[in-house]
Amino acid sequence: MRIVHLGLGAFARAHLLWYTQGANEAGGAEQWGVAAFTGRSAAAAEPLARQDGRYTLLVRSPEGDAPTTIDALVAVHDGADADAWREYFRRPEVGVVTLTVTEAGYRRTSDGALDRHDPAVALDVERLRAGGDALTAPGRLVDGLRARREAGTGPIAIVSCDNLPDNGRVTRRVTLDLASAVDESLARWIEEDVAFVSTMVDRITPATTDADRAIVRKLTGREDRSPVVTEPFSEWVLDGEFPAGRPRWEVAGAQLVDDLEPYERRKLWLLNAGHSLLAYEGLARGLSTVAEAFADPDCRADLEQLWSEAADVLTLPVDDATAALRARFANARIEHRLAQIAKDGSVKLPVRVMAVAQQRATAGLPVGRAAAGVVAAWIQHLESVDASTSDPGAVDLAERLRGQGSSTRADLALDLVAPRLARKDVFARHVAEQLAVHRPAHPTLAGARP
Ligand SMILES: NC(=O)c1ccc[n+]([C@@H]2O[C@H](COP(=O)([O-])OP(=O)(O)OC[C@H]3O[C@@H](n4cnc5c(N)ncnc54)[C@H](O)[C@@H]3O)[C@@H](O)[C@H]2O)c1
Ligand SMILES: O=P(O)(O)OC[C@@H](O)[C@@H](O)[C@H](O)[C@H](O)CO
Repeated sequence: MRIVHLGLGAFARAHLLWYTQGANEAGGAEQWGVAAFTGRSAAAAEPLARQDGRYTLLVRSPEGDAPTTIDALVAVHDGADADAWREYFRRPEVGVVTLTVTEAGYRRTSDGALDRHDPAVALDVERLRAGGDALTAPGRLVDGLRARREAGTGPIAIVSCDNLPDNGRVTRRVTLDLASAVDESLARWIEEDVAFVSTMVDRITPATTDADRAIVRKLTGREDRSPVVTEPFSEWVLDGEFPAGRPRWEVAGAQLVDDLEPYERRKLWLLNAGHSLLAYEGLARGLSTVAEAFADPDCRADLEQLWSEAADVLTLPVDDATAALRARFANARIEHRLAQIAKDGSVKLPVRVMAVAQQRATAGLPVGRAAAGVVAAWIQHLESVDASTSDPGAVDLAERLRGQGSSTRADLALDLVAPRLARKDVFARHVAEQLAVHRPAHPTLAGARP
């Protein structure tokens, strides 16, 4: 066991574990096992632990399903098991810590610092100062790294696999901010001895359904309570140092690069921005999945326009990527729920959509109308759901939107997702125009304002 993972969701099992298994299969004596901890609840750990971590990965193409057994997951823990967490960090053979804790899991403010006003963060500072257990992902990293430093077992690499630009730098910043609040000397050790690796991750992996479990039973003849369904496409691009070694993920197709930014921009600005557009515009039309929204002519036209706005400011070629995305989004056998993608828009839109608008403004291009359409659709979505569960970062915004007209709603929303956007006034006008024009067709949005 040489990798510790935090956030045992579907994606880590379709991506990190799949690449690690591929490296192990080609690696001879060099084997890397993963010990994974759930992010928030024990629920995901229990069924997997009962299967000794072994599960079926079902690769779903338009033509059919191909099952593979993944056995690189060698230990599964409830995330609350802080003793086990610290114990792994103390081991010299553990060289890599990976994370999939969602964008919101990094607990940062819009300028990238750790959000010290977040009650869970404040509690972590108190608990860690008193030697207690941490609640948040940054808190757990600080706790684990403190155990490693005290054990004297040397440098280690932290690898974020969440959809955030320069996610290694993001992870480093929140970890150091929290460590400094707990113990300055620990923060200095982290600065010196801990490597933070940035990665671009890509593989569309929806939440597993009961129907998927039944298909796995039929295909394999085995009862698997934790299978994962994913698409055939997969990409992983990494940039950073691994002072205590790493699996040879490149033999399974990963790329090690010196400049990650062009890759992550292309992926976030085409795929993830496209997903967010389809989620908000598709849900407003009463649609449920990415494939359904992609088949809707209006959503499709807006998506193509969004891609064209992004392409103007991307440096890598986009034609192959958009061609692949058209096929990936059209794969109706992958039932990727729009409601899942729509969550936490306040944290996702800045990096997926607003970053493109900013880049266009910087390049002297008109800020995007399709991007403004996504923001308008997000505002209307927020007005139709319970923000406390679907987008905790936007609860305050959702309250302030009530009773306001289009221009004020546009301004309020942009204050949250793009406070420093160049030519924000022009963008806000586009958002307000679309809020005024588009009335959501779906009945659950009947209460939304014109
Ligand atoms: N599913 C995909 O297609 C996909 C593709 C690329 C990247 N990702 C990245 O992986 C993340 C997880 O996706 P998933 O499909 O595994 O989702 P999931 O719902 O299956 O799992 C989410 C995981 O994150 C943990 N988590 C959630 N909120 C947290 C928080 N505030 N603090 C700590 N842990 C938290 C959960 O406990 C769980 O382990 C995404 O948010 C994204 O950043 C997902
Ligand atoms: O997983 P999230 O919540 O960050 O975003 C939802 C999707 O856009 C995302 O999961 C994509 O499917 C994924 O990034 C594809 O690689």
